[in-house]
Amino acid sequence: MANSSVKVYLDNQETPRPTVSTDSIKNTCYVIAKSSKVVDTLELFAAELGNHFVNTYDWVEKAHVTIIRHRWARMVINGKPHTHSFWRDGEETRQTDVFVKRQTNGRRMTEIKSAIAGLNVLKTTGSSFEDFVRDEYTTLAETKDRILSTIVDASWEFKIPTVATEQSLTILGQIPFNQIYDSVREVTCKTFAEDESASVQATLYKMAEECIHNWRWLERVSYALPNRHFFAVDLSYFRGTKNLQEHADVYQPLSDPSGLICATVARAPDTAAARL
Ligand SMILES: O=c1[nH]c(=O)c2[nH]c(=O)[nH]c2[nH]1
Repeated sequence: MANSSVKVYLDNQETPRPTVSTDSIKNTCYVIAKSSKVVDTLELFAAELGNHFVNTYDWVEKAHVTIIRHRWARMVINGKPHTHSFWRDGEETRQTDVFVKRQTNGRRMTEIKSAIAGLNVLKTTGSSFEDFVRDEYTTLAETKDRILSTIVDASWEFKIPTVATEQSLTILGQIPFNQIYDSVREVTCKTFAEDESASVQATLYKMAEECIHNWRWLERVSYALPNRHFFAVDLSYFRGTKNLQEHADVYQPLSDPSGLICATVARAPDTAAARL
């Protein structure tokens, strides 16, 4: 939470703007989680919390709520989904950062950025990397066929109009946040799997562009893709064993260093985003 005045901290005894303790903030999260109708949608629950804090404490100018969801998938036992047992099917998380800001004239501004973090993927073929700059600094060989692996961090930012405070949650309720999350994840995996990748950069652009194209609510989509290298081991020292290029069977995973390829694709100004 952000206050309008540093006096809150310097003069806590006399000021009419006391600190909201983190204890109250934590307890508020529990109480609102209990009554919330939207607790299954990270973005809406975060907006509900953020609006609560800005509504309740009139000296709070802005609330920033972060929610991270871990994966819990239902166990399949004897071929059937189990009624009450789950397992963590991957370290990937779904996240959201929601900023609720008090505006003048009883209006409210909401900024929402959602994300997938730590989605670990690998494909054994369908990836090349050629025609890059070759100069005195280059040691990397061109390749028509390689393993491609990365740990996807993807994020997407929503275009949300500033509205009257009392309309804020209703307006947000029109955005299909869960469907958009499912779709970004699906596009990311499908593009990764199906693209005949010319480079991480080229595949990244296809993913981001399709997400922007699919969802008019999205303003910007960003990816950060570390290049996890698996290089074929040169075994020629051992009786001339062939293990490079089309002969590769034995690969060495390289932990460090590796490139981190990042890009943000934004909607062109003249292509209509959401009109809520
Ligand atoms: O797709 C790639 N992009 C790069 O920029 C790069 N750099 C590198 O060493 N390998 C790769 N692969």
